[in-house]
Amino acid sequence: MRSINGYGGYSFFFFIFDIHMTIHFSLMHVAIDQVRFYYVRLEWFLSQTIPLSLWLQVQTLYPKISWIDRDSNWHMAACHQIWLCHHLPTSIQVTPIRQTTRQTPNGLRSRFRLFGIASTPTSFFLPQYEIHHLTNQYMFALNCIFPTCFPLEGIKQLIKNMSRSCIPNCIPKAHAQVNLLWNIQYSPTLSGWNQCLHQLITQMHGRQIDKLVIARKKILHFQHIVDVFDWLTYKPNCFHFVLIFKPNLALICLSPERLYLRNHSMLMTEAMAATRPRHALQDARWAVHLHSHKKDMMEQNWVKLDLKTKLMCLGKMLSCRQDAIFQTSYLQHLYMPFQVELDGHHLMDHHLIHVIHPTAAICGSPMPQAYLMLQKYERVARGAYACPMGWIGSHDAHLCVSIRCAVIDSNKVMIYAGCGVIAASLPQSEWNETENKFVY
Ligand SMILES: C=C(O[C@@H]1C=C(C(=O)O)C=C[C@H]1O)C(=O)O
Repeated sequence: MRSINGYGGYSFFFFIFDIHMTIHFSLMHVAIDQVRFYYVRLEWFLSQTIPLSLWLQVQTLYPKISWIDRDSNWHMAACHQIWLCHHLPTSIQVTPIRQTTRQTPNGLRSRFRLFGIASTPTSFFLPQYEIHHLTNQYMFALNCIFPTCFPLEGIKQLIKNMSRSCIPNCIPKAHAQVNLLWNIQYSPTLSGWNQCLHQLITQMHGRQIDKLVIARKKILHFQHIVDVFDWLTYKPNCFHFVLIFKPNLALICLSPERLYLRNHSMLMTEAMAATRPRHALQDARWAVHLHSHKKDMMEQNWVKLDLKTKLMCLGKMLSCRQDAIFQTSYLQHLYMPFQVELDGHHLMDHHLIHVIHPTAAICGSPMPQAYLMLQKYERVARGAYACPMGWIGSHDAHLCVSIRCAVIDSNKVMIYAGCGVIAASLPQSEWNETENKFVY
């Protein structure tokens, strides 16, 4: 939770008119499936520190999005969509036409990226205004698209109008109001969960299925409308993804799990499973448990097996190391990274997502049976939980899996988490494990 009271917003106004700025310009031709357009991107580095969440908070154009990369901590906040796709694009081609040369300090690179979530419904969009932060660099970017030609006058006008359209009101709303938590509901309830898991575990002893990842939901009812920005916290070693669809409706996610990172034909992904808490004095002991307990190793083995089988069909496995321990600030898991060189005909992200997702880490094993069992045993509609989310470009993409997510809808917050169940599982321990995963 952060306090923004007393923050003056005028600095935002001035940074836009920074007279020392050099604007980097690129013009590209873009073809997404059958749709073609010209794409102009203007970028400039900012000479002062910009709190990105605060910038996002004061914007009035929707949707708003924020993404913090788990490994590099690159942070991008953006608002307003100028192009929207309700399916995963089957082809994205970007051809540069003209661009000014520039140095790119600290890897803040100019790229065409669609941000979004592959859920029901899928939505990937091109934002109009973006702010990027990496180490000590801040960059602002303006995206524009034109259907047929490149109107120079139109671009000039856009730059002129930018302060008005992008920074309409920079003073964040003060909200001193206390928001009382009225009620907490669980879906399913503890007794419903125990009953369901007992039945499932009995089936597992009959060897109908090896592992099933079951989710549950906690619903918090507040007295007043919940402010999304009060719920944004930073946790190391997590992907932070926020998608604000409209005022009072948002999806927030703090996920440790990468679906994949692709750069041309190089793909990196990972198997993650089994969970132990973090504890100042017992961290090492819990980590040893993860490596030595049969139940944990089995949970992770099903995930590795599923992933390896899928990856072998996509290309050549370059590396897969030993299981390591992956730690967030509150939990630790078994983790194994994989690197694959994709065959030339497997380079499209819609295809890769369909092959890799859902993994056994969020569904179960073997896959078709697990998928069917979920319909029978899972008592909660997953919605946007456990979906691929992140960004897709023309030759690169980075997607995480939206576990540990929450949907904020007016005065309700619905938090989702799941756990892998195998024949040796105990319903109460699985309940406790998911309780620890409700990180908000
Ligand atoms: C499904 C979730 O997490 C996954 C399941 C885990 C488990 O079964 O222990 C651990 C990490 C994730 O791969 C979740 O957090 O909702």
